[in-house]
This record gives sequence, structure tokens and C-alpha cells, in this order.
Amino acid sequence: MNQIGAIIAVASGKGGVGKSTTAVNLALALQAMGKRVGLLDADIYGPSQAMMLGVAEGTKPETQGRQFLYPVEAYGLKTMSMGYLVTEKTPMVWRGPMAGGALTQMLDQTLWGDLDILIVDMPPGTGDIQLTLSQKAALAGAVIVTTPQDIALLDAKKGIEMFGKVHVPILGLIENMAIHVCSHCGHQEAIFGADGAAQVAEDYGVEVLGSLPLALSIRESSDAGKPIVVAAPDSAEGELYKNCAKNLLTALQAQVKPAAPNVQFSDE
Ligand SMILES: Nc1ncnc2c1ncn2[C@@H]1O[C@H](COP(=O)(O)OP(=O)(O)OP(=O)(O)O)[C@@H](O)[C@H]1O
Repeated sequence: MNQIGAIIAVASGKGGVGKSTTAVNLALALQAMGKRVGLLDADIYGPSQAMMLGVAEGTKPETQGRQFLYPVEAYGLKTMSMGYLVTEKTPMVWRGPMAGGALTQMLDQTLWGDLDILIVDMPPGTGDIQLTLSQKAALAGAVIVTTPQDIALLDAKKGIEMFGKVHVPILGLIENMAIHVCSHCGHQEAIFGADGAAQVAEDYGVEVLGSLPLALSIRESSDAGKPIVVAAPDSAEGELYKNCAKNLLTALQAQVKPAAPNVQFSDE
């Protein structure tokens, strides 16, 4: 029923590094390049895509029979999120297997139709839920979002290793919040440190697809329900996301191999 060219996970080892912001802007940038794109918000514990895409609170997906869901369209993207299926006040207190099951159901029972790319905004972390989804979703590859901060980089490495274990190629790293540019004086500051992502990329033989600044415009546009790639596609930040998307497509075509063979996986 669904013809999906490539399913790509956007993941981060650590929470709060801007994974969801990156996933939505990447999806919109790929669409701006003429691709048919879907976005699965698999961040079940904190689904934020509906808010970032300006989908009205309380929007429920149309259903077909008892089993299938139609995606909710936003800015031309076909989206599905746990946020559409539960109310904001319902805490997600599922155990791992249940959460993993719910996610694969959302993936399989959504009538995506024909897509070139489905971006999966993964839950943060590298536990059972992430492993199950990586194994069941037939991922074409994964993008790891990290900040340059040591703790985030450490978790990014765990993410690379997790995908390596399940033989999902790493398409590249995206470094988020790399530089802060003062809106008053233009002074640039590497608040979370510098060059960390490049070092991790080199260690693991993967690419850095791009680097995004810590920018007020990125945060404000997401909060306003219109991500920067649609709100200001020609802005410096919009261009950076488009460049990441271009590099992602190149990496996808080249099918970059999983983590370099000289990397030892901790429990193998
Ligand atoms: N480059 C950026 N510049 C400014 N703000 C950003 C940037 N990237 C993300 N943010 C902001 O940082 C916060 C966290 O971002 P986001 O929700 O995308 O992170 P996440 O990694 O998906 O978080 P979680 O782990 O909770 O799912 C949001 O308020 C978002 O608007």
C-alpha cells in the first residue's frame, strides 16, 4: 500500500539538543527540493512536531476502518504523531515494549501513500525503544544530531554505535547550536565548544552534513508553528538547512557504510 523510497531516522543520544527542530526543518528542506516527504514523530514521550508545524491542538487523523490512519498534512508534509492520538495532558508512562509496539504500529498503519523519504524523529536516547524501531523500520540510514558539548558528543557516539549494531548506515552528523551570534554586536561565540562533531565524525568515518547556529529565529519560528525553512527559506539559517538536506541526499545516494570497522562495540 505504502511506497516509501527511504526511511531515515533523525536521532540523538542526548535529549534537548534540537533533534525535533532539525528533523522538521530537514523534512521541509527535502520537500523544497521537490521530494515527497513524510514525517513520523516517534518522540512518543515528548511529541512536539504538531506544535512546530502549527497543527491545531486537538487535530485527529482521519481513519480508514479500524486499522488505518491517514496522515495529517502540514506545509505539504504528511505527518503522523503520537501527539495526534493522545491529549497533551496524558503522560506517556508506557513500558519499553508497549512504546516500541505503538511506534511500529504508527509506522505500518499510517496510509503514507507514495513518498520519496520518510523522516522519523526518534525518541532521544539509545535504549530498547530506539533499537526496536531501528530494527523494524527497515531504515535506509540515520542522521545523528548533536551539540558540540562533550556530554552530547558522548551520547552521539552511543547513537552511532547503536545504529552500527543493527547495521543501519550513518548518513551523517548534524551539529546544532554550534555558534551563537550576538544579535546586538555580531560577536560569535562557541557556547557549547568547538570542533567536537568534526572529531567524532573523523573517529567514526562519517560525514558532518552541516552545522546550525544557536539562533533566535530558529527557536521563534518553531514556537510560532512555522519552521524557519518555510518562514524564511532564503535566510542564512534556511539556506543552512537546505544545504544539510542536499548533503543528506548525496549521502543517501552513496549509501555511506555503517560506523568504521575499527570501532569496537562495547558488548560485542
Ligand atoms: N539551532 C537552534 N537555535 C535556537 N534554538 C534551537 C535550535 N535548535 C533547537 N532549538 C530550541 O531548543 C529547544 C529544544 O529543541 P528540540 O525540541 O528540537 O530538541 P530535542 O532534541 O528534539 O528535544 P527532546 O529530547 O526533548 O525531544 C526548543 O525550544 C527549540 O526551539
